[in-house]
Amino acid sequence: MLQNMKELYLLLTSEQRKKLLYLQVLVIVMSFAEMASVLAIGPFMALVGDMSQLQGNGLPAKLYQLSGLSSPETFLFWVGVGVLTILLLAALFSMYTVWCLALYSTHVGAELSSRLFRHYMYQPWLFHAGNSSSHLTNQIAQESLRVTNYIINPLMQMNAKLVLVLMLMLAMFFYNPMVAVAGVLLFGTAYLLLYRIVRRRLVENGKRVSRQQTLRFKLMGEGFGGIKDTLLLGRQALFVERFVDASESFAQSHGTTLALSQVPRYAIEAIAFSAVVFLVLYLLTSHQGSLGSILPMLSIYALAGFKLLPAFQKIYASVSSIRGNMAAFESIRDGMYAGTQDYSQAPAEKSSTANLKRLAPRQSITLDDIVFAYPGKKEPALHGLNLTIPARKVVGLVGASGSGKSTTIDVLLGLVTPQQGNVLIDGKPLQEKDKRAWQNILGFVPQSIFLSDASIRENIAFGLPPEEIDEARVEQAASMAHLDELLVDLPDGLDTFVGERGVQLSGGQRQRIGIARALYGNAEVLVLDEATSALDGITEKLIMDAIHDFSGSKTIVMIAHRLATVKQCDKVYLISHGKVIDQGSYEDLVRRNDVFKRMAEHA
Ligand SMILES: Nc1ncnc2c1ncn2[C@@H]1O[C@H](COP(=O)(O)OP(=O)(O)OP(=O)(O)O)[C@@H](O)[C@H]1O
Repeated sequence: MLQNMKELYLLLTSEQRKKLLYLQVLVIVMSFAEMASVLAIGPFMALVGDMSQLQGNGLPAKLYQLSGLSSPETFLFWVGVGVLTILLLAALFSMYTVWCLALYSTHVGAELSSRLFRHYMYQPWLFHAGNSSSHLTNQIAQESLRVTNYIINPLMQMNAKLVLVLMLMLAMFFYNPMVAVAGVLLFGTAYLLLYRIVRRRLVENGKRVSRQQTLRFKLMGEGFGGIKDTLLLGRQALFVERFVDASESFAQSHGTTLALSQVPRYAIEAIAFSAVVFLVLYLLTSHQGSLGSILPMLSIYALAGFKLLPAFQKIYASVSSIRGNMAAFESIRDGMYAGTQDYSQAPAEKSSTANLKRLAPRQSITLDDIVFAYPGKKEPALHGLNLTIPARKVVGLVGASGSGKSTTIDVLLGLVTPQQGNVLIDGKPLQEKDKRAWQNILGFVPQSIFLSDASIRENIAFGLPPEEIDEARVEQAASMAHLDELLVDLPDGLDTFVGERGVQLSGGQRQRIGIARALYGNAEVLVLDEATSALDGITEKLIMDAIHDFSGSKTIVMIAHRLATVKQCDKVYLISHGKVIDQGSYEDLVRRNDVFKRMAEHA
């Protein structure tokens, strides 16, 4: 656990560490203040118990004379006011410190989850292809919240209480070593024993909570994500049943961890009461039964106990909570570490601004001897793929399902880095540092277009905050993607909301928004992956005509299953088993390539 604590500390930014130091000072001052409030009650009670101390040569008598007050009662009154002021100031200072501690931990928690989100957002495509979004969402939303609420926050509180306990015990030790040692032994051992008993259970619970939370998010993601299939297949009950089971198991583990950290308090309170009884008996015997002389001591012990017991309890509860939720920290630790590095590397540029660097091809884009295998797969998806896309021409990629067309496009888009071979822009290999500039000139229309639950306008200018959207460009892109007729029919036009994932639109409409999105960024290379598959014949022809209108001004690469789509292409590449097996115009290929001819016949 200590190792994990160290790692957590190392995750803090230097700013956060400085703040932690400041808080540490606050905590120490707060402990002094609380201790002063405990100790101040003693002399006051001693005076109340024995007013004769104000006569003679003792310190109280001297102070009384110095004060010049008329009667011992008035002096007692002002001593009382003084003690109350100390108590009040200590309370105010504690409030301020606790306030700062609470805010510190939530801010650190928020920053850690932002770091995690940033880290995931900057991961390459392959990372996302191998990690479900529900898992990542769970890590950011739930696991980092657990780290905040059940590790960082308890840690801060425990830290404060540890200092307080240490100070108070030290003060008690000077006051009466035997009582102090007996107190530490009694309560320290009781809590330590308790902790040893529940420790393993806490760890197991923590792991189970992580597992069940992941499962709950997965079920929600699948259930809502595939709601059409769920409804048609009547699988709601199965989803709900599994969700209920996971929730029950989660509740059981999480609840047990909470209970294990809180319940022992009552047992300890019983021990504390017995200890008080023994203490009174002990003090009475050692002071020959004189209540007056033990009253100040008893008040100090009572107030010290009043502060110490909850502090002990808080320390125990914090350790249990940290132990019980360490699994959450372990599951996001690596991402947060990596996120710290992304921090320094995160590009300052915002992709929304107009003056982005652009790397546009003047003559050609070439995929040169590309070899690429997906992680964990023996057989490469592309082996030795060569193709050249002349600038400002329309090029089609065709081939059987699984032949490697989408992978080729991913290499072209710079989403995956081939193990061998290069992407050449005008004959020059595309460097890692130029990737952003290259991607800035690309417009991509994927097979299934992701639409967010926002207006058509925001979906066309995807990811841009509303105030940065260029209206003229949206309208131009919408018009080029033949969205005009749809917009005319909608009372709210571009302001129409499309529903989550665009459920309120037809497949063809979604795809036209996808095309408009690709055109909004003033793409010079348009890449379309089966982009017209969901369009009716007439709309498809309109869009294909629009796309071919760009011929001569934009470079267009399109994947097509239906060969009709590539009829007008300047060049068609036939891909099979990760290689280009033939190339030429549509007519050339129909004439000389049997595979292509068969595909054309079945189109
Ligand atoms: N993320 C991935 N992880 C592992 N293997 C993958 C991944 N994506 C694709 N593949 C594999 O790579 C090979 C090529 O797939 P690719 O998607 O490029 O083919 P495609 O020609 O675009 O197929 P389709 O026309 O059906 O979309 C296939 O064998 C596929 O199983």
